[in-house]
Amino acid sequence: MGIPTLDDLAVDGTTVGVRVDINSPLDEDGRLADDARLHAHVGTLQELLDRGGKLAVLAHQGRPGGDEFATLEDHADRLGELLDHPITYCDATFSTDARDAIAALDSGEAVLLENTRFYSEEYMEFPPAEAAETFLVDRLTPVVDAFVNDAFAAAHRSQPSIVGLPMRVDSYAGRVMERELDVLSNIEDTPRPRVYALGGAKIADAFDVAESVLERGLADEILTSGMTGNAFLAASGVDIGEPSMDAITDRDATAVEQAEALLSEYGEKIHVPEDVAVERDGERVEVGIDELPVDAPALDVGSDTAAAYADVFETAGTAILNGPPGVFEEERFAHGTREIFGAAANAEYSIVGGGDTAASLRQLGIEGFDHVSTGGGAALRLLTGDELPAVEVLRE
Ligand SMILES: Nc1ncnc2c1ncn2[C@@H]1O[C@H](COP(=O)(O)OP(=O)(O)O)[C@@H](O)[C@H]1O
Ligand SMILES: O=C(OP(=O)(O)O)[C@H](O)COP(=O)(O)O
Repeated sequence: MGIPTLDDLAVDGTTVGVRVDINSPLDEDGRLADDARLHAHVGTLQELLDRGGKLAVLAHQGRPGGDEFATLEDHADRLGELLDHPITYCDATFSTDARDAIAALDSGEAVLLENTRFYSEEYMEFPPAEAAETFLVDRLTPVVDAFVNDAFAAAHRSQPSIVGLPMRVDSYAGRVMERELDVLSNIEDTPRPRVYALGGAKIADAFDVAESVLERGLADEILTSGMTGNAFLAASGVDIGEPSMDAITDRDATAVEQAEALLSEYGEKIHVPEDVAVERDGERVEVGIDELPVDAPALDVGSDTAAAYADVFETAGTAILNGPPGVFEEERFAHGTREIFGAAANAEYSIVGGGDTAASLRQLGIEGFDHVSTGGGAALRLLTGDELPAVEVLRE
């Protein structure tokens, strides 16, 4: 992989700064609504504790001004439960209190420091050399012996705790980071035919992935669904109706032109829905493309499309999923997601990227994937062949 990992770190008795990504959905009371990202880091933290580390754990939650911008007190309790080992919470990140809490650690103990984004520096993006000169990095550098970055889901952010600390402290990839990079950077080694299911609502991101993997010859088939599929349907010359078109152009004014360009260059590899599902009088109603346009937005693929896509996965070597095929949050529109993702789980090898995509699997109880990424934006960056700032710095 070319970057140092925990195998290269002599942990015992040293103080290790560990950046994790436990940024999670919160419920209306501001409590953790999903602890999947906390679960993901248990292996790295447990290993470092077992090997005698004193851990200063850094993380963010939400964005300043956003609904999910919150303290990490609840996260510390939950992490302690998951690890079966108490984690102290400190309501500071790099002040004297924080540094005292770090200095007081014994081997095999951990403190979770406060949300890094309580400090404005941490919500800005800097080149690594500038990130290395921020207050957070300046104040924490003297109190840690090594730095472990396990925050794959934030690896696309060029922020102080991601790219600044590793400029000043010996740094290593944690186990989550190591596994994510191993899987997502080596797609070309996975079995063929390689089938990408691109759905969801981030149409521009789906186009980026489609273009990149088709150009690089990585994709054998692309199954389009969700709002992305609606855009391809429109690009193939079908009048999908104003509500679906408005939803697309609200997100990306040039979506249909971009889909047309992809279809004209790679049409034989791109599958477009053959039916959709809309809501009528509160019910799911399926509509074939010859019955379009309709005066309601298409919120799922229809049963024929779901069955045809499931068939493609029957013989797939690798399934790569990004973006749910329908509005799975509503049971009426979860059919496509259940059928298509359910079939994808049976492919010889299967990879899932995207926060909502992973959430749809948990919600619908679909299991059996080889790799479910903890990252959304970070996974996309790797799927499109880009380098991640966090990883570049670890390489140096
Ligand atoms: N046909 C559709 N119309 C509108 N929204 C859709 C449609 N299909 C899927 N979605 C929505 O897409 C969202 C997830 O898309 P996206 O953010 O691209 O996924 P991810 O977070 O996995 O990258 C879900 O909330 C789902 O309800
Ligand atoms: O949730 C995250 O990314 P994701 O929404 O791409 O999965 C990461 O914690 C990064 O958070 P950010 O997108 O607020 O920088």
